[in-house]
Amino acid sequence: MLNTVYRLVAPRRFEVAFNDIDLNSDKVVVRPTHLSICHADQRYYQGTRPADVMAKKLPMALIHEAIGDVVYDATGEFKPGELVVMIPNTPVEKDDIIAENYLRSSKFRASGFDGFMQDNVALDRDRLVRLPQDIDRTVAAFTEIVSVSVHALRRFERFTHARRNVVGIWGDGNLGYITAVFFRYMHPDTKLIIFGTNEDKLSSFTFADETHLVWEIPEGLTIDHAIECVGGDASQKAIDQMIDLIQPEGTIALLGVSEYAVPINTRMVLEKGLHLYGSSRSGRADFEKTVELYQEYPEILGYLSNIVGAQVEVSSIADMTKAFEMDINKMMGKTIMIWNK
Ligand SMILES: NC(=O)C1=CN([C@@H]2O[C@H](COP(=O)(O)OP(=O)(O)OC[C@H]3O[C@@H](n4cnc5c(N)ncnc54)[C@H](OP(=O)(O)O)[C@@H]3O)[C@@H](O)[C@H]2O)C=CC1
Ligand SMILES: O=C(CO)[C@H](O)[C@H](O)COP(=O)(O)O
Ligand SMILES: [Zn+2]
Repeated sequence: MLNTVYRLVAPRRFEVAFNDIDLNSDKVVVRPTHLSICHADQRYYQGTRPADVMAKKLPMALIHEAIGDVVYDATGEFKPGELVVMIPNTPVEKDDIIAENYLRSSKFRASGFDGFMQDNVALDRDRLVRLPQDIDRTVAAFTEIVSVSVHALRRFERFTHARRNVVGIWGDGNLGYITAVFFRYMHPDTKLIIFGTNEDKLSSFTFADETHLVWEIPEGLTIDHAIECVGGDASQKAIDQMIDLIQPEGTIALLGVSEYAVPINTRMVLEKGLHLYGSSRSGRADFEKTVELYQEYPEILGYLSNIVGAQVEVSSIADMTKAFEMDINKMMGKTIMIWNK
């Protein structure tokens, strides 16, 4: 089956390419319907990654957050028309200790190989998780970033000590918001404080106990554990502040991606006996848990709908460019491409 792929070939330039999908293989063919743009896509689209990385990765189809309808499964396990979320992480080995998203051998769509900007996507069957057929597709489109938060919170359960009276989340953007929503449901009794840089954005965290601008922290405020959802050049300031406000023996989860190494106040990490852990991407178990939580707490979908941003109908390369440009200029929210391909 001839398939069309829309690859980024240079910053801000998409081009059409073709590949062949073998219908006799064990793969399931999915037609994407709703795609959502991540910061990582923007770093490639705008060419803000180092030149050697760009040269190594491009040309490549972007987007690792997407849902779609099954169009073909030779085995009949998936029926045509079933709604699924596609898992971008693609492991090639199993390990008893190391999760699939941390195996150095795993490939990740729109980072190591083609993402979901295609007319059809052929995936291994374990890379699909069924979604409720009637789910709001504009929300379900960004299930992947939601599963990243769920993954991080599962690690939080593993790595934090039992005193979880006060937890701080740094970052008033999309990842901070999603992580905070799920944290609220998973830890209803913990005091949840959001630290950000914009009052308008902070006002959307209605379910948090407190929100603070990072330059207006009340005297004496402390936290037991911290989660960083900032990334980029601001990471250093955020991590510094976390180290200042955290109680000894607390944990700091690092989720924000930075292009360059971030200096960290290791003297205070040592003196306070802190635990810093990274949390990146997600695997099948996290997607399954996310869909389970959507069903257990349907109100979560309502909270997530607050960050649905621009919805762009896409049927041409010009529309793709329009969606990415609109995404750059947004204040907050996920830009959704409605994939009319
Ligand atoms: N670990 C993983 O697997 C994943 C990581 N990410 C990464 O997470 C990061 C955040 O993503 P996303 O939420 O989409 O991005 P956003 O830009 O929406 O969010 C970051 C937010 O942090 C705010 N901010 C800036 N400085 C500080 C500070 N010192 N303290 C607290 N908040 C601050 C920003 O404000 P302002 O805009 O005003 O600067 C912005 O609102 C990115 O680096 C992204 O690549 C994303 C998905 C998955
Ligand atoms: O967004 C992400 C997961 O949802 C990660 O930040 C992304 O996978 C990082 O990829 P890259 O190394 O290509 O920047
Ligand atoms: Zn992402």
